Order: sequence, then structure tokens, then C-alpha cells
Amino acid sequence: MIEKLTFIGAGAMAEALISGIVSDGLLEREKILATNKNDPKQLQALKDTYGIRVSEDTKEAMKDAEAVILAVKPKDSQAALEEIKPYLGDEAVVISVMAGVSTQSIQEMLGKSQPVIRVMPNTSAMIKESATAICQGTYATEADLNLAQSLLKTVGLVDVVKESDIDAITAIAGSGPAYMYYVVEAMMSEGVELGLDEDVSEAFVYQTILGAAKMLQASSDSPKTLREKITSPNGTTEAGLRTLDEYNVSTHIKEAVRAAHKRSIELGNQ
Ligand SMILES: NC(=O)C1=CN([C@@H]2O[C@H](COP(=O)(O)OP(=O)(O)OC[C@H]3O[C@@H](n4cnc5c(N)ncnc54)[C@H](O)[C@@H]3O)[C@@H](O)[C@H]2O)C=CC1
Ligand SMILES: O=C(O)[C@@H]1CCC=N1
Repeated sequence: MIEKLTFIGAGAMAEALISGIVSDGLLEREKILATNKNDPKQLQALKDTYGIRVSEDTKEAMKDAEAVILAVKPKDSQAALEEIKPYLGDEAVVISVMAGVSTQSIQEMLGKSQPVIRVMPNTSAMIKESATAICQGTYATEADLNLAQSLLKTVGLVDVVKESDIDAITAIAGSGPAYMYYVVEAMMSEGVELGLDEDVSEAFVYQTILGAAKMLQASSDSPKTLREKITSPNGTTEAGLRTLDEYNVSTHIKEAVRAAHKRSIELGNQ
């Protein structure tokens, strides 16, 4: 394993990954360093919570880093890459979690044959339940890919994919948890409208979603069959599902995924 892993950008995604790597014991805490932009309080919180090192100084953050996890917003990618470039070792692997940004554009921004790995996790990484896609740039070796895989495996399932698939995976899995929360919010709110206490509505919706997710994993039935098993002729579920069909909800969900896919491509072109 490596001696130093540096996080450039210390927001939500970086924290999820730090949490996974530290709790897994894959790297000792003192081998992990995080830096961000103008948010010393966040750095202090990461230091207090996970016992990692932090620094506001890019040179110090980058010194001897064998792997760098780039976890800034796509719009900040150019600035962040410019800042780290002078301190980036030739062999250091850049692992980008940024939506939309291709390995080629990172290589071009760095202007040298840097090993780059692109990954797309989701926030369920916080509880080691991410569905993470990973692909390698032109100059990344098998060893670089293995290193990134080991790091990402600490926060859930990892699958190596073609880079051309990453925008689609971003649309279904990177953004995916937000769609699920959207459904949860709507169901909870309507439970309250129908007279339930907020905590009762919340408890029943949470457990229902959890149970459905576990059924998808545990059962050999397809989602369609699982849905049909709940749907009694002329029963309550049929009434609910008929309404979803009347409002074309399936089509709209597909449109939402398409919009996210389109946005991922746009982010890469900016
Ligand atoms: N939040 C999510 O669900 C997911 C996010 N991503 C990707 O992860 C990346 C980070 O997203 P979040 O953690 O949600 O963002 P965030 O806004 O929570 O964190 C971004 C961090 O970058 C820092 N930063 C900005 N410019 C910097 C610079 N020049 N040098 C060093 N640090 C700098 C900020 O101070 C902040 O700590 C994005 O590119 C996003 O596309 C990927 C998968 C899921
Ligand atoms: O919304 C975004 O751009 C990021 C990428 C995937 C999830 N969140």
C-alpha cells in the first residue's frame, strides 16, 4: 500500500471516502492528508473525526503524495489541477471523482503523461454501500487501477467499466440516491397529509424502502415480478400504480435519468 494519499477537495464525497478508508484500516490515518479551499473549519472537523492530517498549504499537501484524490466540483477542476501541477510527482496517480470530467481532459490540463483514474461513487459510500464505477486513463497502469479499486472497495461495490459508460452510470448511480430520497420525501409527506404523525410516517417509509432494497438483492425475482406479487387484482396497489401510469411517472423517471446523463456530458465539455 502507499505511504501518502492526498485529498484535494474535502467536501461530502471526500469525507465519505475518508470515512471508508479509515474504518477499513486500509491506510493508517497519518498516511491520509486532506486540503480544501477557504474552509479551515471543515479541515479541522475531518482531523477531529477521522484522525487524518490536514493542511491549507498545497505544497505541503502534495509533498510525496503517491495518490491524489481529486474531489472538487467540476467547475473548480482547472484551478485545482493548476495548483497541484507543480508538486505532482510523475508517477503519482490522480484519482478523480468529478462528474463529467474525462481522463483525457485531466491529462490535457496537466499537460503530461500522468496516470489518471476516473471513478464515480455515490454518497452511500458513507455507509460502505456505494455503487462505484471506475475506469483508467491512457497512462494509468494495471497497478494504478488496482490501487484505486482497493481504495474504493472500502466504501462498497466497485466495477471497472469503459469510460464511455461513466456518464450513464453517473446518471443512474451517482445521482441515483437523490431520486430515491425524492420518492421517500413524497411518500412521507403524503403519509402526514393522510393523518399520520411525522415520525410514524417516516419510520414506515424508511423500513419499506429498506425492505424493498433488500428484496431486490435477496430474491431471484425481477423487480417486475416483485411488483406484480404486491399487486392484487382491483386492490390498493393496483389503484396506486394505475395513477403512476396515468401520470406517466415511468417516462418521467427515464427523462430524469436522461437529463442527468446530458448534464454529465455538458460538465465534461465546460
Ligand atoms: N456528492 C455526490 O453525491 C457526488 C459527488 N461527486 C463528485 O465529487 C466532487 C465533489 O463533490 P462534493 O463533495 O459533493 O462537493 P463539495 O462542495 O462538498 O466539496 C468540494 C470541496 O472542494 C474544495 N475545493 C474547491 N476548490 C478547490 C481547490 N482549488 N483546491 C482544493 N480544494 C478545493 C472545497 O473547499 C470543498 O471542500 C464533484 O466533482 C462531484 O461531481 C461524485 C459522485 C457523487
Ligand atoms: O450532482 C452532481 O453533479 C454529483 C455527481 C453525481 C452526484 N452528484
